[in-house]
Amino acid sequence: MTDSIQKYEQKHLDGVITKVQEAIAKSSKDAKKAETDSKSIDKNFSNEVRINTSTYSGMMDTAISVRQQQQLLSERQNSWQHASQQLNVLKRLEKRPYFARIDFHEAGEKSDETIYIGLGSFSDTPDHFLIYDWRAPISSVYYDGELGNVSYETPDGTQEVDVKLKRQFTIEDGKIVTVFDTNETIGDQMLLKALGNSSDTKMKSIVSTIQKEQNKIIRDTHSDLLFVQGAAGSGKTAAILQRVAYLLYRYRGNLTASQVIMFSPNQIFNDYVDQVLPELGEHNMVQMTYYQFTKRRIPNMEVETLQQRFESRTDSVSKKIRTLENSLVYFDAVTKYAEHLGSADMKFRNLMFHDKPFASQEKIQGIYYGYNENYRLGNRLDATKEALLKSLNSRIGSEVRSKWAEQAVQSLNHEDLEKLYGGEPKEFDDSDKEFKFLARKLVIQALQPVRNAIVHNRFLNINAQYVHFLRSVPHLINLEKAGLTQADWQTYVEEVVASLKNHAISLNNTSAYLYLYDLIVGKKDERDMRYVFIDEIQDYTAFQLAYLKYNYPRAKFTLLGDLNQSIYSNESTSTLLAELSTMFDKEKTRVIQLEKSYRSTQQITDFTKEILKNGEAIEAFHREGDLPVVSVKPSFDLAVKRVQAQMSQNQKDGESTAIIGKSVAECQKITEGLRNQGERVTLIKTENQRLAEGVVVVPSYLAKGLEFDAVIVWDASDAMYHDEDERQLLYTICSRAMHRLTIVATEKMSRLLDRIDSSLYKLD
Ligand SMILES: Nc1ncnc2c1ncn2[C@@H]1O[C@H](COP(=O)(O)OP(=O)(O)OP(=O)(O)O)[C@@H](O)[C@H]1O
Repeated sequence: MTDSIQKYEQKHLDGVITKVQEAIAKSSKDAKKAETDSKSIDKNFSNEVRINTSTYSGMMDTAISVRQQQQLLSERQNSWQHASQQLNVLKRLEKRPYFARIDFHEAGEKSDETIYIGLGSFSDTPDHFLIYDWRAPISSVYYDGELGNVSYETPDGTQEVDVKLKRQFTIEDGKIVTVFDTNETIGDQMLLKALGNSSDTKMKSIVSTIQKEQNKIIRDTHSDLLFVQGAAGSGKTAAILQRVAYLLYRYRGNLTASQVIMFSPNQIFNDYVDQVLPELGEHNMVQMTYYQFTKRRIPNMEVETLQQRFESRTDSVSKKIRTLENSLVYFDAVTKYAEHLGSADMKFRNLMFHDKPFASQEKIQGIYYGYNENYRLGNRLDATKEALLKSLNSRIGSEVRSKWAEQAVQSLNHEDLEKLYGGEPKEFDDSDKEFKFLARKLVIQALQPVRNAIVHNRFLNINAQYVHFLRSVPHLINLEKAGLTQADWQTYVEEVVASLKNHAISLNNTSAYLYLYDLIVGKKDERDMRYVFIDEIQDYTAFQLAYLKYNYPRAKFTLLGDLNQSIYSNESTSTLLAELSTMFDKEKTRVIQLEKSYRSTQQITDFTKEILKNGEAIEAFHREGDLPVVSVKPSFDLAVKRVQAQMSQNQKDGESTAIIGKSVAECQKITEGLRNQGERVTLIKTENQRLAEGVVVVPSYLAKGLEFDAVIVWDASDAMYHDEDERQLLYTICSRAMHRLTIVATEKMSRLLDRIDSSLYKLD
């Protein structure tokens, strides 16, 4: 780029920065003023507010005056919040106001227009924008097209412009470091630079280098289901985080971050991505794992953890049972079973009072089925509760006259009496009235647990109901079609019953259990949630997705995944896509395929995609690095030494290292081996840990979605990986590496690597 352009742009930049600084000065003043104002309102509160409670109109005056002060205070606080938010954006812009410029000509306009694009918009006068937000409609042109005619979407429809120039900047602390013009979508040069950076414990935003395909994902507003299938490292996660920021901008005022929820594979991942939105000036959305989503609703049960799910090796019958439970057929069976409960088979518990049934199961059943068949389950339950509460209220009178109440009143001591009177001395006409007052209070207290049990549905016997559902499955589903016999199923049901007794439940059963419960109580679903994002969709089952859809009926779904990265090899994902397509309206479904992989060097991507049998579609981004190294050592000790040598090499080269093992047990072995040699490493055993600086040892299922400068695959021996269905797991592990990949094995290399051409790696 010529010096004159650089000079010209630096001058322009200086001008913009001066204006931003002026705005900062003004905004700081505004923020200070709003802050002092609200403080002084607070201080003057007692002086200003006239407290007069002697007359009715005096009380009204006081209330109005308090209300006025409160209103003033909240207005000031709002303007203070607004001013300090504004200030934050401006401070960010001061360092790096923008990253791109486009010149274009809009049909019907006399002259060309030039705009600069940055993290937020900035104008010096109301209609004069010096910087456009990257999410503004026109900014799309920068990401979408080459030079020439390009169209872009606005809330009013499609517009077309003739793009004449696209210029990119790297700006650091107010100085232009590089500037170049490009006629490609986003020049490779800038992307190369971004991708060459080291990994971090926190993911970063990608707004200056969003790719065309990713831009489609980010700006989609039409689809009810947006399904993104993308290779490892193709930027699925990056794209959806920018998508959340985009949606919050596009629907500002109508959409808040609390109406957006993201389901992520594990807690470490949540932690990894939690800086992206704040970096973009937005609040984080709600983030949860599926485990957390279910676990919070059944705190008394041990729900199967990620580790248990990953490590459960199953025989062929259990595999078939899992496949069945994961399916939509099973989801429909729960729905059908619940419909049947409208006419029979609801299981209740006695509601007990003083060791006797206040309402027996039979009585409750009578009430429940006393309503006509048009009642839906939820309404039936509500009506039953109402009837039970009514009968509870009418019970108060008879209990007041009971022997136990009389005795209870007589044995009240002074302190108890004080409590019952609520601290205020009471005058009674006669002792009979006083007795009745006290007895009534005592009876209401004594009946409170029954009232709570009614209000909280404790008269439902949900465990027995669930087991009854399981026993009914052979009538609801053709087991033979699932390759199962009645006896297989019965044995399985007995296992579930035994584990429920121990308060333990598998993740599959948890979903069905909760869905059944929701259908029975007519759960008020979370209608407020507008966007649901699910990352690593291949690790979900069709049942879970259907259940999430049932929970968020008004939300639009964005699902991201890579069918090549299904790590739960005991579960089949092949049918997931087919089942998914039946859940959403085809007209409102959009599928986007991302084939280019940005995370890893060309050498690493070329190697890892060969692990898969159908990996041809994955395209490497041209970023050069070393060939992956495969190192097979004859013993554990020598293999540990090899890992050690690699760790110190990586450290010398400034590459942060993750050692990824298959399971926690493998990770423990290598950690111990290394510690015995005096190495310091952090072992990540559970998803509640945080990623630490330095070398980390991580089991495969917790490394999902993450990336590291250098990865050492621990023990890729044949003994460890030999089943065909473990290819995807090995692929997932290897594809975590950005710049360097070392595969260490003991005795014999895994046969899953046999098919890789020897020119794609180095043996040592
Ligand atoms: N347009 C882009 N500009 C700069 N960096 C990008 C871009 N797209 C992706 N990346 C980077 O590539 C890496 C991989 O992206 P990301 O983690 O989003 O991929 P993914 O598809 O979710 O991968 P996986 O399925 O393996 O978890 C990240 O470091 C991300 O910042």
